[in-house]
Amino acid sequence: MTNATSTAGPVVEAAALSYNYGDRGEFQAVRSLDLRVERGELYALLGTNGAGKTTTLETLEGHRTPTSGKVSVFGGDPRDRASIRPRVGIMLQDSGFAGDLTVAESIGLAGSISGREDDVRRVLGVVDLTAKSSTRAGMLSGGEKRRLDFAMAIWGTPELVFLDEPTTGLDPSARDGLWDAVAEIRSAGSTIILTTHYLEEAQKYADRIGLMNKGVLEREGTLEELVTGHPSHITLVAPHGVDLPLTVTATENGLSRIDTADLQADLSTLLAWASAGGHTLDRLGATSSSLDDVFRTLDRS
Ligand SMILES: Nc1ncnc2c1ncn2[C@@H]1O[C@H](COP(=O)(O)OP(=O)(O)OP(=O)(O)O)[C@@H](O)[C@H]1O
Repeated sequence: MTNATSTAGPVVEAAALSYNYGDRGEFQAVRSLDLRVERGELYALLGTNGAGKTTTLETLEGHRTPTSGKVSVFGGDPRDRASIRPRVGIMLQDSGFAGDLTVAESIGLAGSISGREDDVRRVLGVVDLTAKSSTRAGMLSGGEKRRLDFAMAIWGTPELVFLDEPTTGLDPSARDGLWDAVAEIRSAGSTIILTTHYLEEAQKYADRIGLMNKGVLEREGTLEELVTGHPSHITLVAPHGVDLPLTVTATENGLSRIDTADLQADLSTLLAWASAGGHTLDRLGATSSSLDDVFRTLDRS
């Protein structure tokens, strides 16, 4: 292990990373994964259940030793906790705090262990837990515990923050609050690597997205790169007794879906047809291709 960590080059790099579980390493949870995350990026790792996202994150965090392949954080070994800890904030999938400490004590303790400077009141305010500062952490609701976990991860605005399903269990306004806090640390230069099952969040906030399936990083790129080649959709309740000018791909619960490679042209055709014939297009909707479409092409068999 080396103490040397650098400020140049990618913040996180994995090369041919594999991780096996089991007494004899019989289950390969992560398979030859290559990953590179640059300074200031927000990288979202998405995927099917059991795809290996948490295992990957825990290996990048230095909590697991790769079965094979290489992982580096700031150019050094992430298991070298002493040099990495002051620069990295981690929000695990399961809460790791002592339930008998108060919220304020928990944040203060995690902060002092991190070696970074910050202020308990400030961080409590960021995660909207000021009113709970004297409550024992074990008494918090599920969503409040996630916010406490998040508070510990962002304490002192680390250069690199790992967030494992940060918004799971949060109500919509708490989710917005968390993303505001992420935007704030990003504007201070932090690099973020997260996992989520909320595709719309990755779509909205991530610079790059990786899609994992069965241990393999199957696709990777910007949203634009990932959705290229996937159809957009027009949905409507087709008027009775007339043929639409476009081919319906599928109908579900009375709502017809038309897949199209040229949304603007096909929508114009449909609207011109409806206008000329005096047809009403109930529940008309148009959506560009989304991550959802890409996700559904993953082989889950
Ligand atoms: N401690 C363990 N021992 C054995 N197998 C494990 C262990 N932890 C995870 N696994 C298995 O490794 C695979 C990957 O798990 P992991 O938690 O990394 O997936 P994930 O993509 O984060 O899943 P999810 O989206 O469901 O949280 C799963 O099949 C899981 O059952």
